[in-house]
Amino acid sequence: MKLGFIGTGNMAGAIMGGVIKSNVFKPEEIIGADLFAPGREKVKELYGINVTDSNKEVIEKSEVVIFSVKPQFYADVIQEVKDLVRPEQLIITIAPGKTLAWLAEQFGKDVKIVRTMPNTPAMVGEGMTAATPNEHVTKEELDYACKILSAFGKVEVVTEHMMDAVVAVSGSSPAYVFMFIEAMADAAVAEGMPRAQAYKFAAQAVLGSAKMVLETGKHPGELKDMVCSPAGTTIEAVGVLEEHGFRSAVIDAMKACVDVAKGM
Ligand SMILES: NC(=O)C1=CN([C@@H]2O[C@H](COP(=O)(O)OP(=O)(O)OC[C@H]3O[C@@H](n4cnc5c(N)ncnc54)[C@H](O)[C@@H]3O)[C@@H](O)[C@H]2O)C=CC1
Ligand SMILES: O=C(O)[C@@H]1CCC=N1
Repeated sequence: MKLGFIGTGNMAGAIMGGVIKSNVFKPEEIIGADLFAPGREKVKELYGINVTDSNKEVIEKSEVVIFSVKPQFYADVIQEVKDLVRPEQLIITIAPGKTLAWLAEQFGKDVKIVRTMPNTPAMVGEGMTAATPNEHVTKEELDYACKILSAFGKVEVVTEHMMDAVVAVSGSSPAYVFMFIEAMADAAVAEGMPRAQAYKFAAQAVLGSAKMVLETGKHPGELKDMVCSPAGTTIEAVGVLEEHGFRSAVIDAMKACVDVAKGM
């Protein structure tokens, strides 16, 4: 087995979907363990991967293992499997706040670890993942980890101190973007647009705007100015957003996110 998951919940499912869709791994090369039987059965049915109730079996059978349980379960899971982790095996972590130093202490031996922070757009091949290796990971192994991670979106290797910012700006941010899309759709529905059509218009506007930032290289403020006609509709909307503290709401929300990540 090439790729193993401990925990087969939302983020693991998104990664499975991404790596299978991009043909980096075949379903039969993937194994996932979960305590919760319906969770295992769901990914087996959706992706055709192998499943088990044994975390130890995943460690024994996989080359690369993604630890995809909630941060509060990391210590127990590491305690359970650490003796079986092999020197050549690559461990990928995806939990906020779980530093390489903390992980090293938990394993209590030399283990190759790449700490990452992915996000759920991995499910559609548009993930954004940050990765930071520990001192036991070679350049070739980091390249291999990045190849896996880039199967479901973009990857950047960052220094570890950036990881808390990454949680706020890409790990958690899909949730804020979904709220923004939902709110815009609500307003369009209030004007009489059918709900499904409203989601399509709002989501495509977000997708197109994101692409403009990535592809034009222009400052987001300049792109905003291009939309705002003098005495037009948009500048009125921008004024109301500022009045309601749109920017500071986003900044404060992300500070709260970082604070929680640091405490994990
Ligand atoms: N959901 C997201 O958007 C993102 C999540 N993450 C991180 O990914 C990790 C997983 O998060 P989610 O997938 O959202 O959570 P989830 O709750 O959907 O999945 C976790 C799974 O682990 C299973 N589990 C719990 N204890 C276990 C154990 N001892 N052994 C085996 N399986 C066990 C649960 O039954 C559950 O299916 C977390 O550390 C989270 O912070 C990172 C980036 C984004
Ligand atoms: O909400 C959480 O804690 C996880 C980490 C990033 C996204 N979801």
